Amino acid sequence: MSKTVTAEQLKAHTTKNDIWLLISGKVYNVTKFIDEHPGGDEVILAEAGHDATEAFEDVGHSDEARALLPDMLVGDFEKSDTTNLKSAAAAAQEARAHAAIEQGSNMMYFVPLGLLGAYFAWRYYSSGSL
Ligand code: HEM
Repeated sequence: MSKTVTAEQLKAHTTKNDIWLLISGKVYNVTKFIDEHPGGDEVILAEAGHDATEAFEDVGHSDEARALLPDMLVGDFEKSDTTNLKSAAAAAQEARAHAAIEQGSNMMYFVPLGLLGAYFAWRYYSSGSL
C-alpha cells in the first residue's frame, strides 16, 4: 500500500533544500529536481506546501515532464479536498478569472439594454420629425 501524506507533513517540506509538492492528489519530493526544472525554481517554490495541480496543468507540461513524476512520488495525499491548499498565486489567478467572467456577464446585460434604449430614442426622434 502506498504511503499517505498528511497536510502537516506536506507543509513541513517547503524550503529549497527540502521541498514537496502536491499535484493531482499525490505528493512528490522535488528537492533534487528543482535545480533542473526548465521553468526555474521560483515557480516551484511558490507552490511549496500547496496544491500545485492548477499551476502544473496551466503550463501544459509535456508527457516527458509527467514521466518524471513517478520517481519523485512520496505517497497519496490524505484528503481529496484540497481547496484550502491553494497557493496565493493560484487564488489570485482564480480571482482574476472570476472578475473577467463577471465583467463579461455585465456586458451581456448592458449591451441589449443599450440597444433597446437606442431603438426607443430613434423612434422618439423620428416620430417627432414626422
Ligand atoms: C514535479 C513537478 C514538475 C515537473 C516534473 C516539471 C517538469 C517540467 C519540464 C520537463 C519542463 C519542460 C517543458 C515540458 O517538458 O513540458 C517544464 C517547464 C515548465 N514548468 Fe515545470 N515541472 C514541474 C512543476 C512545475 C510547477 C509547479 C510549475 C508552476 C508554475 C511549473 C512551471 C513550468 C513552466 C512555467 C515551464 C515552462 C518553461 C519555459 O518553457 O520557459 N512546473 N517543467
